[in-house]
Amino acid sequence: PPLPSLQNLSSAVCLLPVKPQRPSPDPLLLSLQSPLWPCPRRLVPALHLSLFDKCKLWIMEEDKKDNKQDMANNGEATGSPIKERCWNQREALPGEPSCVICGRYGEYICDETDDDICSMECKEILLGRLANSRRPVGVSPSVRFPVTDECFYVRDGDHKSDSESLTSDQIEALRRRIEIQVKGEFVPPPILSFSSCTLPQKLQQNLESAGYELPTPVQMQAIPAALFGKNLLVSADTGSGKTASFLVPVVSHCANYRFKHPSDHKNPLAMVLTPTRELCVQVEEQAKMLGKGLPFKTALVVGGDAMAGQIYRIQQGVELIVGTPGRLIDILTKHDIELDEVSVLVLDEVDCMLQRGFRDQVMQIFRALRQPQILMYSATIPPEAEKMANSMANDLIFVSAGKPNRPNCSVKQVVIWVESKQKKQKLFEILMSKQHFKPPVVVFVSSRLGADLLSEAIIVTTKMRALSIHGEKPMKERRESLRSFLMGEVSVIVATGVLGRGVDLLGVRQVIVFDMPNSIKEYVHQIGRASRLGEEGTALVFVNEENKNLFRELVEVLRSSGAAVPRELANSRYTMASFSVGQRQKKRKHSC
Ligand SMILES: Nc1ncnc2c1ncn2[C@@H]1O[C@H](COP(=O)(O)OP(=O)(O)OP(=O)(O)O)[C@@H](O)[C@H]1O
Repeated sequence: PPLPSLQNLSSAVCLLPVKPQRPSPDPLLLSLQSPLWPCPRRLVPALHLSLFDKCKLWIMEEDKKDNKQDMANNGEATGSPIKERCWNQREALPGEPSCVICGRYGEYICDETDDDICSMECKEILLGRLANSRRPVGVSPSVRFPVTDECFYVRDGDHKSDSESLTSDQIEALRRRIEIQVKGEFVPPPILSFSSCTLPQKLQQNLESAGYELPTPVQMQAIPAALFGKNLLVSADTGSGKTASFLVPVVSHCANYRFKHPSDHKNPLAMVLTPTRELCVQVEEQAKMLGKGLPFKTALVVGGDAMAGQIYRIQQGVELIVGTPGRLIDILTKHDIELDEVSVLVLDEVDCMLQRGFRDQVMQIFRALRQPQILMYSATIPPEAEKMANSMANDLIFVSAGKPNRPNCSVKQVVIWVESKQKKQKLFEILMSKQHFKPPVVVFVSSRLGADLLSEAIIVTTKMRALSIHGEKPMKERRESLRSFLMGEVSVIVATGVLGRGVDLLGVRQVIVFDMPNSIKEYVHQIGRASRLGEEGTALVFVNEENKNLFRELVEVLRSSGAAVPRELANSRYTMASFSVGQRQKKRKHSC
């Protein structure tokens, strides 16, 4: 692109369409692991690194310092210490030597190669490359900058939305780049930084302390839309940051409301409903973390914990209630809880919440509220859920990040054809294999009894510590099991669907689907536990003819993810039959 403004850039982050092909010795690249968004923002002064060639989107931060002042500060004074880090070096002025690695001012000469170099950091990179013979020394790596409309500038301290100045074509281009699709009217543009949406200062600081330096794609679009007061239906990959994309607007709304209406009587202002206790616990924890230091208190309302304590907490005054529908209805029917001020309702895992089983309870709660803003989220949103969601909210905006209803592409799916009788043996082989076992591991089964029996069998056979977790266990035990699993005291946890959805099992990179769940939707959620924020994970999936109902969809999902389809599955008459029916239907459609 025309480069004048590059002179003023102190940093850049890039969204890569793919992971770098090889592990990079360059620490700057280590943060760019995710295929969709960068991990915490890193200063990337080395704009010339050829590995960035494949960048899809660049977000660049304007240098806060004035260049001239920068020069003066750095001083050309002899005897000043050698610059350790590349970003401490200034830009090269016309005619000055430039660093062969990053293009900044080549203040030093590398004693081993005679090349101009800006800092110790670039020297190490240069020598590393030399050692690996990856690149001929002394030749500047090729530079391919993205075209102008792929660069977006983020100005710190500028509280106007960073994308406010973009034309509608640029907004569309930005959405395409971050793989966001929107449906609906008056959708605000995506944000490029949290600082651009005028959040309470404390919330901004809490995000920073949590390491949330840049919004993920779903957050880029959902946060401004929710702050704008829109009703939303959001679909985005498992592990893509959906929780914060509803909690940030919720915390911001509650805190702003309390700042404007300080009163002694603190009725709840927002509600988050989720299908499981584990997920409620996690959402409440994250809400507390984001609302720290703000007028923002939460109440956790789930079965298994004493109801009296939960009611007391609400009566003391809270801004947010996080709960499962069953317990919440229990409380609302037995006690007088003022809900008139609840103006935001979040349905997390909305497809599950609007399914039979939860739907009536959710609707009962919804009807008890006064037309709240409604925010609905899931990694899987089938058409029925979309239809219901539409009927619940006016002017609904649909936001979809990535490919809807598909497994997270960071999870490698390995489907193994195993007859039911051999499944246990196969599992033990995996758990005892140094090559294949990557603890901590979640093993998903379909029944509570199955979970207990299998965890005992694992202990006996492998001598490993294993636990089971399911809906029949007391809440205290479920909490304790999850804690010891997440703390690494136990390497295997055998779970039913209670851990299948939403739960952020940080550190888990391997999931074993021992019993296929009864829908591909649940499968997408279960294997999603193996990857958070684009980290790579593996799902080992046991399949046999008992799962024939899912063959067609499973094969579709595997093919679209580029995963291998076992011969037995590909050749099964259930797969073949369903595909040929599908094809016949298509043909008929065409001939009409
Ligand atoms: N902007 C961000 N920067 C860094 N980390 C983030 C950011 N947003 C979320 N995270 C972290 O990413 C992880 C996954 O987020 P989250 O649990 O919200 O995913 P999700 O989309 O709700 O997944 P699922 O569909 O499985 O529920 C969490 O550990 C969360 O703390």
